[in-house]
Amino acid sequence: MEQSILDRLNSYYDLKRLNNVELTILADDIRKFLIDKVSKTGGHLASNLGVVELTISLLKVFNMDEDKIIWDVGHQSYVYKLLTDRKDEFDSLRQLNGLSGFPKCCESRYDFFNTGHSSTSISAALGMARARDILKKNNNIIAVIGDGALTGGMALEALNDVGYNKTKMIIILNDNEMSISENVGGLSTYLSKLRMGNGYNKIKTEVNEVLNQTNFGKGVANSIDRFKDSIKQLVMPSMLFEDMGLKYFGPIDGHNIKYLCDVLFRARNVDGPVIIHTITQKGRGYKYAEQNPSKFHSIAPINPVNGQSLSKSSSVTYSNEFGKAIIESAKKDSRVVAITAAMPEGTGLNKFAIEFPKRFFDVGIAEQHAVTLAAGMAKSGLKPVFAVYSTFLQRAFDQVLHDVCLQNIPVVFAIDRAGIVGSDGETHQGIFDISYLNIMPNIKVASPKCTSEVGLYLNWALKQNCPVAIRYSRGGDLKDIEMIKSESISEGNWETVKNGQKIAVIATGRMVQHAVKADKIIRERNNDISIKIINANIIKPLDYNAIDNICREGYTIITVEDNILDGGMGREIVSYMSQKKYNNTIVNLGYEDKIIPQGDVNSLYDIYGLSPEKIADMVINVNNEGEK
Ligand SMILES: Cc1ncc(C[n+]2csc(CCOP(=O)(O)OP(=O)(O)O)c2C)c(N)n1
Ligand SMILES: CC(=O)[C@@H](O)[C@H](O)COP(=O)(O)O
Ligand SMILES: [Mg+2]
Repeated sequence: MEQSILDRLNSYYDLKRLNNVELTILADDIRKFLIDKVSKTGGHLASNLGVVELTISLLKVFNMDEDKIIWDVGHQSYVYKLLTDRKDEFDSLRQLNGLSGFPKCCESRYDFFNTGHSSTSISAALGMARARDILKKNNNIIAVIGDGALTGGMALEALNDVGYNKTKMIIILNDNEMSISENVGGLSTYLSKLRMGNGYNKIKTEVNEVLNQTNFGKGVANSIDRFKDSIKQLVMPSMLFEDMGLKYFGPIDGHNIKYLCDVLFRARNVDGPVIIHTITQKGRGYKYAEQNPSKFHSIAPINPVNGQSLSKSSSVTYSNEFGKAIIESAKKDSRVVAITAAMPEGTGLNKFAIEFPKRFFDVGIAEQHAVTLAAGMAKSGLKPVFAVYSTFLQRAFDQVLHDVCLQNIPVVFAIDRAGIVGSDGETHQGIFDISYLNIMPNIKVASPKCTSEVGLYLNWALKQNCPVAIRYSRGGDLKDIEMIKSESISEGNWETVKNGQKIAVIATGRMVQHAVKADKIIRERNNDISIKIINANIIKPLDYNAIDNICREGYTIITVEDNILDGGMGREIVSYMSQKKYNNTIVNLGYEDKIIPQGDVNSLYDIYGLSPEKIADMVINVNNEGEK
């Protein structure tokens, strides 16, 4: 069988030798490759299908041995990885020890900055451009940022800087009119207006092409270019980017390799900051992703023939339960409002958005703003719930501290994806929130042990007169154990899930399920150890009476949390025990001060000692030690 052009590319340099026709065929090959591979591994399919021609053009025009491309978020870097010598690693995409789904400097010399969280590319690229100038180098620095990522405050802060200081760099604004869901905000409306000016630019490119065929024509084309700014001012709604000090090229058809290469060549010669506004289609070339780009933003393995998910995981997830619970709360109390920072689907708020459109606020990728917005709302009588992934709330550390906790304002944080999340890897693991919230005044932190308790916790949180964080895991419950839903929660009332002797396991959130399963495993191993299992339903403040009782009764304690150990629940308990001079043996299970990589969640739990099997091993070891 004849090899495709993609098969024939042995290194990144081979692409340079292809002509425009071959590059267009290559784009088709790449789409087939992506659909084939990502349907097996899962991953960010739609965004990558949209940047195929853009990535090819960038690699054709720029020299990756000197120039640098910074991909914002980095979820759209698969094509780049494929064309920069990582084709053979795609079977391991997002798996343990496999190819990362995001740029990783340790993975390739062609990756220049690690990303995962949004809106960092312009700042990082600007830093590199300034270093280049000070160190008297001469390379090109390019940031590629999506229309969604441009809604993030950092991106706007960086634009403000780059335009004013006129640093030479190129920003590609990849506008597909989508964040994960539909893009929102005034800036996105502005981009739509620019898109509507597309006719003007298309005509202009075509006129230029004709004029450039003769010497006389070239002169005329140059004059037209000189008047470009004034013509644009007349035709365009307003030139926000140019007024900020950046040269604006666009809107450009982001699927036309020839146009893209032309404009990239021109941008390379501009001595100052340039923004190239490309229009692309998210999901391009795969019918199901084109029809539903949100659904194909980040997928579990699918059948590529019909686009259906192959995942067998249950639809009863913490996120969905939260989504149902907040609708119920909102029905009962008209002051309840919901906020998301561009994650309505992932956080389970999409149905709320339909049912209560006036009480739903998608602020774009703007976690900091979301927190302070919530503070303002709560100050004026509303009951705001900000649903946010644990890892993204890190962005708003100071807003949580300064604008909410110090002022003791009753904002509810529904912290989704708390604990390890799996294949997104180190940038997305939600393993810091207990620690960073533990140090903040006034806030209460709680964690439902199973999906059916989410509503109970939300109701409780909405009744508190202080900030409250409810943290819960990605996905749902363990399959082969039964959890009995608590009827109530209150401060200082840890739940005894199971009575036992000698060893008390204090677990929080989904780790309670791991403890229950560990107990089952211990019994299956014919062991006569019977552990006591405590559900630390509220982690901040701790239930000090419960700890006193456990210590006085002489238990050895094992704490289990899906969080780093430093600053976590276990270390807080150790600190309390030391104050009270209890000398019971205590073992803390959680994550050491190490980076937790990508991989499937169960393998990661096992590696880091939090799987039910590893908890069972620990219990048996601790018991054996105690009997020596
Ligand atoms: C700080 C932060 N908040 C939220 C996210 C989740 N997130 C990842 S990609 C994305 C949408 C990005 O949209 P855009 O930049 O337009 O890229 P596209 O997917 O359209 O290619 C969001 C909200 C994130 N990665 N980082
Ligand atoms: C790149 C990014 O930040 C998101 O797309 C994230 O990968 C979504 O994660 P979930 O699949 O857990 O919603
Ligand atoms: Mg987009």
